[in-house]
Amino acid sequence: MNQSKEQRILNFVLQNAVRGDPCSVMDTIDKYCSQKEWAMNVGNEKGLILDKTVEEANPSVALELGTYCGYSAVRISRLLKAGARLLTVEFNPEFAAIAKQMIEFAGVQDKVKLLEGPSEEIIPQLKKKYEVDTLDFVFLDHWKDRYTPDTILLQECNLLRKGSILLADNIIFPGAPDFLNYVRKSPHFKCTNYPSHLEYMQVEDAMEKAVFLG
Ligand SMILES: O=C(NCCCCCn1ccc2cnccc21)c1cc(-c2ccc(F)cc2)cc(O)c1O
Ligand SMILES: [Mg+2]
Repeated sequence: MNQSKEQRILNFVLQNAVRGDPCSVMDTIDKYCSQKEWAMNVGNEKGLILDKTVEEANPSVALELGTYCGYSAVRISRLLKAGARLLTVEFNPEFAAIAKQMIEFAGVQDKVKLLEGPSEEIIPQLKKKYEVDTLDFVFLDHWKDRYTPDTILLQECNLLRKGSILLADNIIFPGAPDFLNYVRKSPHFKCTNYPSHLEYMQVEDAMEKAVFLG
């Protein structure tokens, strides 16, 4: 059975990155995906916007929707303070298995909990099953047509508090037009746009930050 691209990315990391060094894992993934095979990791350019937003939020509890190979889970969790945690949701079991190994190799497994399943099932379980009170930071990087319904679901489940920071990837490419409309029109969010480029490409993309106002 020939390997998947995601397995090739993981193998390249296992053979070339430094175990226990998150930056080395991120750099190695970026190297592979810019030189050998494109993949939908947030990448280093948008990754710097992600870093700044995580540092601004300084979250005790963070949620990521769309784990993929674990690149942004490693990126986010390396910045978390002692005792803080990242819950990351992945729908695809193959991707989840890759991400689990990536997260462990990077040495951030104690800060990260990988949840397998669709966001619309997992979000309503966060309070009771995963002992979440409210979320300080949410990174949206899953199905682009789920950004809006899941933002609404987070509010309905009382998972946001005044100052919770949402950051959404791919606002331009592949695009999340209904999400942009929703948060920019809503009186409950203060939005900021961060122009950037699609990972590993010279194609325009952007991230949108939406701070919940309560
Ligand atoms: O589609 C993207 N990501 C989502 C992947 C699927 C998520 C599935 N999933 C995961 C958790 C989860 C929970 N609940 C429900 C579903 C869930 C994506 C695509 C591109 C892209 C693709 C082609 C191209 F030509 C240019 C750009 C670039 C990106 O940065 C992306 O993020
Ligand atoms: Mg993305």
